Amino acid sequence: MSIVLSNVNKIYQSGEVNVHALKEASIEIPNKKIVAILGPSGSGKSTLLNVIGGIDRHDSGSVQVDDHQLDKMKDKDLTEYRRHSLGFIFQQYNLIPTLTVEENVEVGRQLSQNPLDMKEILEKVGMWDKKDKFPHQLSGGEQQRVAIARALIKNPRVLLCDEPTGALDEETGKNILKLLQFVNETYGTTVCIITHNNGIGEMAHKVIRMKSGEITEHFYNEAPVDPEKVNWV
Ligand SMILES: Nc1ncnc2c1ncn2[C@@H]1O[C@H](COP(=O)(O)OP(=O)(O)OP(=O)(O)O)[C@@H](O)[C@H]1O
Repeated sequence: MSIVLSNVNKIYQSGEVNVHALKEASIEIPNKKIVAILGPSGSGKSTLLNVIGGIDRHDSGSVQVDDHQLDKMKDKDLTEYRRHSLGFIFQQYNLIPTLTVEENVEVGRQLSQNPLDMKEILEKVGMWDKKDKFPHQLSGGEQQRVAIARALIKNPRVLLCDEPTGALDEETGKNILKLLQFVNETYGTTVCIITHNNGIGEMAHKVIRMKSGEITEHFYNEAPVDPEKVNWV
């Protein structure tokens, strides 16, 4: 699934002040690639992800997803798009504390018309042995693996990841990046990672840099490195 933004603007009204969170943003998220969106705090990364993810509506410009234009979609169609085409991963894993690993992933499975197999997914993320544990019995890295499994079991075309390693130490964070790379290679899922960590750009196929709501740079990486070799910052 390729996503193309053309001259996208998003303005938040915050009291008397208008915050221009996206300014004429034009960019392509290529199909089946890993894309890193980098930029300082407040540069508009989450806004970009929310617009792509159909969570927030932009004010002008167009967002084309394959043959569909998001700005022309009705709310119901946008919900379908979010539910069936996308998987979301956040810094805070957002697992349900009273459900086991398997039950948390089942929540994702229930949302999909075309889910993948529970055992296959839990094995792929290395959590099959812990399927009956509760979130509080797991490390941060393990909880993020469960969150990835929950997103992945829906068989999404795109994984949208907002600071997926933000709460993890370097070693655990790199293992999560490896898992995201494995998902991209195994399922052909487009993976979009937004992060403050510039090093993560080194493993991506494409890097997008943002500043003050603008896309200031974008380029393809000729030789993406193994996540283990990323310069962690
Ligand atoms: N719902 C909102 N209402 C008002 N202003 C908002 C809202 N969401 C974001 N903003 C503002 O829009 C700008 C871009 O925010 P955004 O969260 O997209 O940046 P970011 O690059 O993701 O930052 P961070 O890395 O800190 O998460 C900021 O100035 C922010 O304060």
